[in-house]
Amino acid sequence: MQLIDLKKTIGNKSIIKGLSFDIKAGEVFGFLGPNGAGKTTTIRMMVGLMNITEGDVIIQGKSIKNDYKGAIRHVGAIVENPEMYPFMSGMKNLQHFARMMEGITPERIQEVVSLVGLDKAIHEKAGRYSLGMRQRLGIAQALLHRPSILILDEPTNGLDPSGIREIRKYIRNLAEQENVAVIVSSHLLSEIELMCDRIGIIKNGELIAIESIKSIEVQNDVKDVHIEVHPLESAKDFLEAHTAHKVTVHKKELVLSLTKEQIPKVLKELIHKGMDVYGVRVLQSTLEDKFFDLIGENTIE
Ligand SMILES: Nc1ncnc2c1ncn2[C@@H]1O[C@H](COP(=O)(O)OP(=O)(O)OP(=O)(O)O)[C@@H](O)[C@H]1O
Repeated sequence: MQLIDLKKTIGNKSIIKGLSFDIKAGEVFGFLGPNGAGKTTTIRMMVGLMNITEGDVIIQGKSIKNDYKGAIRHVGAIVENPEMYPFMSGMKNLQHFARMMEGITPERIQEVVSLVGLDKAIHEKAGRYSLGMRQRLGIAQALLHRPSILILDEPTNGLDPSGIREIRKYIRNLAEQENVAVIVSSHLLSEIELMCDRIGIIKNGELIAIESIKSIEVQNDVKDVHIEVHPLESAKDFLEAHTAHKVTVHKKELVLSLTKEQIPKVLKELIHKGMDVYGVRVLQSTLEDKFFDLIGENTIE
């Protein structure tokens, strides 16, 4: 799937300002941004629920604008809450949806049930399912026609931590087993970081970064190091004059961003210069910090 300079204007308000990125088979792509950033609008355009103002979405070589049918048959999506009949069992719900499509065999239904881990509960009424189970039934339904792309808008919304863990497990499974490209949107990094291979961060209708989780982890190797040293100001002046590190003072401690390898070097320099080092604290820099840095806010809710 490819987004090419996708834009949406409503009235005279530019909501999506030209998004371009690719999503590959077998990867889980996180579409992350604060509320109102434009995730749902983008997803609605991606699945043809909303007209595209400018640009295009290409799915398996087909344009959603010019060949809607050809493009959309490769897509499975849950954009709004999946529609379920609470008085029917999970299985009956799936059979019902399967009848509306062509060529879905009972074997395929069984296969999607196993893919989302609902084998045991599939003959119970859907109305008795937990929210997480309902989400998984929705995913099973979206997978029936073997889409190559699965789009899930806020799949972790409202789930408790164990529900999030389960969804994560099944989403990763199906990316790997079915080689599906999965797009999950979220406004909370912590809820999707463990299930995604890459994360695209959107703010005010613009893509401000695409990070592979590995590269975020590598950058995370730089940590804030707090050093309690005497005399403080001379230590700061000395480090600024003799090293390339930016040094600040916080609560009577020096604060530097250092990699693990740099920590003993800096300490040796200070001790060699005759400074007294009383303590060193290393603060973990989290993915969350990175996200805040990128979107330029301290709070995203
Ligand atoms: N029909 C509309 N008319 C005018 N503005 C709209 C319309 N639909 C959405 N918007 C605006 O577009 C922006 C993006 O909304 P969108 O729902 O896509 O954001 P989102 O990232 O999905 O946020 P959320 O997580 O809250 O759903 C918001 O500022 C919203 O107010």
